[in-house]
Amino acid sequence: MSTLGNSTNIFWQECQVGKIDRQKLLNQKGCVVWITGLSGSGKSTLACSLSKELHSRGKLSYVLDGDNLRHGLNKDLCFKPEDRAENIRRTGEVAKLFADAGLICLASLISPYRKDRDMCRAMMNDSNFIEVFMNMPLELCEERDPKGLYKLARAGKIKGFTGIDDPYEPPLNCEMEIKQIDGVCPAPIAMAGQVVSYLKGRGFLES
Ligand SMILES: Nc1ncnc2c1ncn2[C@@H]1O[C@H](COP(=O)(O)OS(=O)(=O)O)[C@@H](OP(=O)(O)O)[C@H]1O
Ligand SMILES: Nc1ncnc2c1ncn2[C@@H]1O[C@H](COP(=O)(O)OP(=O)(O)O)[C@@H](O)[C@H]1O
Repeated sequence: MSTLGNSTNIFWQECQVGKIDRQKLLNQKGCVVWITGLSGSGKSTLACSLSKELHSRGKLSYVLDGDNLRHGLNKDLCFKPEDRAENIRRTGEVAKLFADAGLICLASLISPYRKDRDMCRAMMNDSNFIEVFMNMPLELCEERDPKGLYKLARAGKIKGFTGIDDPYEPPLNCEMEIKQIDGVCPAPIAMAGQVVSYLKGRGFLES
């Protein structure tokens, strides 16, 4: 994919200190952990728990949460498909910068459309993009409904709500899937533990 946009006569500026140098400093490898799933599936819970686990191991991470980004960077966007696509594109670009800075970037967004997630993956080195699917049943998410949004969507007071009257397209080839075991959702610390083990196994927790 071309990285050229609408600007002309622009040149890439290299610096003497690069990603490898920053990674050495931090003793870790920059990457993006992209957490996708329905509203209420536990994306933010996993991101926060994972950030805490990494912090306790001396690893630098940063959470980009969909809800939070919509208070600033993405405050001009709503939930129509083209706005969701732009939301994911911008967040992907920011996540890519954080990974280039050497951080373990934890992006937690519904990111319901496969093509938008795949576009993010294509933006960066494929091996630095770890897609984690919160594979929780809609019934569980709806039962949790911490913000009361499913109730409003069922009552027709919110239109285009993911899982109700807007689609969620599950990943076909993600790196990790977090799901219930015997009908029980793993505790936040256990979910985070699964991702930490994965990152460790892939060598991201050393430079
Ligand atoms: N129509 C509709 N559909 C889905 N979600 C909605 C909608 N309207 C508001 N919300 C709230 O917005 C949060 C999702 O924002 P995201 O930026 O992650 O969404 S997306 O990736 O652009 O689809 C989402 O937060 P989470 O519950 O944390 O997922 C909701 O609280
Ligand atoms: N592993 C879990 N075990 C029990 N409750 C959870 C777990 N993960 C999330 N929850 C609860 O489910 C609700 C939705 O979680 P949240 O992280 O806000 O989801 P999302 O970010 O996907 O909308 C919250 O009330 C949270 O405390």
